[in-house]
Amino acid sequence: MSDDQPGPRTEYKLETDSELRFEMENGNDKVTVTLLNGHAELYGTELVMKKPYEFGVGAKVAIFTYHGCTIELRGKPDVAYVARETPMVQYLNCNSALEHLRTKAEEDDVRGPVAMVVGPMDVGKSTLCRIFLNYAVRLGRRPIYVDLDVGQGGIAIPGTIGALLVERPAPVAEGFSQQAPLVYHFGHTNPSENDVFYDALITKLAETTLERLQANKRAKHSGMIINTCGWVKQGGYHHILHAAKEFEVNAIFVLDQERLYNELLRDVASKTVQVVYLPKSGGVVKRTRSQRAEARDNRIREYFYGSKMPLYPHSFDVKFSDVKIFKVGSPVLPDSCLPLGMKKEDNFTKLVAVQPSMQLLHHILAVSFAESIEENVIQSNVAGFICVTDVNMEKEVLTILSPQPRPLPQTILLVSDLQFMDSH
Ligand SMILES: Nc1ncnc2c1ncn2[C@@H]1O[C@H](COP(=O)(O)OP(=O)(O)OP(=O)(O)O)[C@@H](O)[C@H]1O
Repeated sequence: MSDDQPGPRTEYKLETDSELRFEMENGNDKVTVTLLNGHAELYGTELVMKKPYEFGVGAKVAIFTYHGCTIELRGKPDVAYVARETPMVQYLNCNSALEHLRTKAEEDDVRGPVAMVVGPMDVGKSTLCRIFLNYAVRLGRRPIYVDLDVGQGGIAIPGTIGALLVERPAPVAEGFSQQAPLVYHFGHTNPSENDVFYDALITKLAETTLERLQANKRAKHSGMIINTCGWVKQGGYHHILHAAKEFEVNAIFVLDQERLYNELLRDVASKTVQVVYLPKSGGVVKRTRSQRAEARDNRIREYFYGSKMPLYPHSFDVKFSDVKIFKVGSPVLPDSCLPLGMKKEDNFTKLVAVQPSMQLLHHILAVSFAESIEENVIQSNVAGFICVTDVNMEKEVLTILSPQPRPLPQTILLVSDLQFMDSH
């Protein structure tokens, strides 16, 4: 029990199909939650009876129960209340439909459902993906999670897209285990910064993950859950259509926007693609621009320093001459200035050499798996990320922060727009 935990203690008795929501906005406060009786889950992960779970600043949490429970909350969250209106039963029904398709896929030994979650910003897309994935693994499935949201970078860091085989439910206070994810560098937090490159990465990620599904029987029958960006108009809508086509999706769950739902019914729905409208949960909280920026920063800090389990990154020098630094995309030239045979779009996916300079300071660099520039560097996945913490132009060395000790595993580095101030 949590008697040794500081802070006021409140007990909540939850009825069938209700949830306890709380938010932690300020300071270094911590809240501890303990399930005292009944059954409860956090975004699809079951809580263990009598085990205290700790949540820190920034947490926005909903503990849901299908059959009723008692929860003890220790500490002072900014808000805490019980909500009886939640869309969880609808989400559960959608999961049952996916499970039905998985069983059918297993019987026929074909690919299981590829489901995509779409909707505007702050409607709970990532949370719904997490719920679907947790329910799937609790039923013994091994789905692939694909995250196309470059704004948050749920699988690696912001500015990337990636995929991950999910083998166990996400721990209550963290995301899914990050072992060997497949990650591609985009370098911006908004697809509109380079639509052509973003589409090219979606195509590549779809090709690779669909291949991987075929290689692993359990994953093949389990299918995929795809999270998307909150940009759903104009170019954003085009990217949704592109992803639906490339990943050969069978189901699209549209959260909270009838307009988007109707557009997808018109443009994508068919015998093989179901489009389903779902309401958002009243608990999903809108984030301000600065909260989003802070969340991004935290995500990068976590990459280098860990969250629950502290990580100890390394700092070392790299000679300018030992690495080749590039960015993707060059300024667009008018048609008349393009070399013969080159299309305007090619500029967006062109590899442009970057000379080391002070401008690299604090930037994140992706370490590409490509061994030479003869390879398709822009569509190669990445081994990891480093951050430039110092540039010495005289000695011609970069000081970098790296999750691994020297030497760097590869020498081709791709510059990201993202910056990180290492204040440790
Ligand atoms: N039922 C709920 N009660 C309380 N908080 C919730 C609930 N569902 C989700 N949240 C919280 O709301 C926040 C936003 O949810 P989420 O990240 O899933 O939205 P999103 O649509 O994926 O956002 P984005 O626009 O960044 O893609 C998260 O911090 C999440 O923990």
